[in-house]
Amino acid sequence: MTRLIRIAASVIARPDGYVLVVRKRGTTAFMQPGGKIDGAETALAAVRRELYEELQIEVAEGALDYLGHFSALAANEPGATVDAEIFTLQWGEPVSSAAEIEEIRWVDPAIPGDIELAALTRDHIFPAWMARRNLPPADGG
Ligand SMILES: Nc1nc2c([nH]c(=O)n2[C@H]2C[C@H](O)[C@@H](COP(=O)(O)OP(=O)(O)OP(=O)(O)O)O2)c(=O)[nH]1
Repeated sequence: MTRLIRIAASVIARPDGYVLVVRKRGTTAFMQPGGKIDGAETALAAVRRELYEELQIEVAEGALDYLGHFSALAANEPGATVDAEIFTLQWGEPVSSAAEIEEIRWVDPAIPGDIELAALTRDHIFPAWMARRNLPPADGG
């Protein structure tokens, strides 16, 4: 049976539209900052905790919007599937890596270029984010 890993992660978008991806120590694929949801923790609590641990950013609950629930083969655990709750955050401040993050990059999700992206990011999160971003405002104007 496939092992299921429950994670919460975030699309962090800069004012110019570039999105942050991270690469964890000892791994090759870039992905959304975030991580496993602990026991009784909510997905929102998990993503806020991980953003602090990985990037030292303190995010108010209300700053995170919900993007959706997506699933793909896990990038760093062979044979496992990630089941992800994804939030979005508009962020205009500098960001630096901490803890187990070896490298961070800002990429244009429409043309990420020659970078290895985790399947969840490449096939689900970036397409959903671009579709959301291109929607007209709810009030039509
Ligand atoms: N954070 C995150 N993990 C992802 C994404 N896509 C994807 O396949 N994964 C995979 C990578 C890992 O196999 C797994 C996350 O596990 P992790 O070990 O990085 O989580 P964690 O920070 O809670 O670390 P740990 O201390 O529990 O090991 O999910 C993504 O966009 N963000």
